[in-house]
Amino acid sequence: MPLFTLNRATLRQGNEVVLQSVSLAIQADERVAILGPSGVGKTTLLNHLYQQAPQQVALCPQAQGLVEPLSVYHNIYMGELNRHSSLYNLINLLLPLPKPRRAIGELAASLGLDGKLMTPVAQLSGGQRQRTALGRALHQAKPTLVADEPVSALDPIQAKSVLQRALEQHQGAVVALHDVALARACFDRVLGLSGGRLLFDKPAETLSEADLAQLYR
Ligand SMILES: Nc1ncnc2c1ncn2[C@@H]1O[C@H](COP(=O)(O)OP(=O)(O)OP(=O)(O)O)[C@@H](O)[C@H]1O
Repeated sequence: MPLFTLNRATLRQGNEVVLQSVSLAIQADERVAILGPSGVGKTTLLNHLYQQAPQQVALCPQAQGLVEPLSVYHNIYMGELNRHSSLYNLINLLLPLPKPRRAIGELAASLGLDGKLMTPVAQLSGGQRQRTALGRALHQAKPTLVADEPVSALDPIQAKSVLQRALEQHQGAVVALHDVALARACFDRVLGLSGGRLLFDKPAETLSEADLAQLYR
């Protein structure tokens, strides 16, 4: 059974129809990229997918929702808040315990955030903030990642390695991207959104220049 299913669905933001007649099925082990021009509805679709299986999905939203005065460590730790008692969380947020500190330190290092673990998010660059938000999602240790432009502020080399790091940890993923090369390199399947519709849904290896011209015209 697919993890996510839409059957001629209409997706709205308030009263505005954003996407119409969207039909698709995504299996739990698929890596799916969503491409399309700004404002077309990628976030709207991702949020709809997340709502279908919130228990299985680690969501990395475009509006990162990081807590500015708190450190990288504390923001990533928030990914495991619901696995512990309030008391444990409080103690650990005040005085990081060795076990989570080690685990989060390793995760942060794998995302290239070495040396920033105890830096407040307010003092990070855009790319470091994105990696912190992705770290918080990875720290949830869920089977599926749903991420909204998670590496758009990184340079191309770093974007690819951080995205691959995130994909390796998950059984499946659905990720909105603006970088077509990343979609081709890291994903099995690509959904193209254009003009309020799902324009194409095809294997990444078959994505053609004609598809892209139609998508971004
Ligand atoms: N909270 C909201 N209230 C009303 N309309 C919204 C809201 N969020 C988004 N929209 C509208 O819904 C449409 C789709 O937005 P969405 O954020 O899904 O696009 P997107 O493809 O993710 O864009 P981008 O690539 O710029 O992030 C846009 O026209 C946008 O103006």
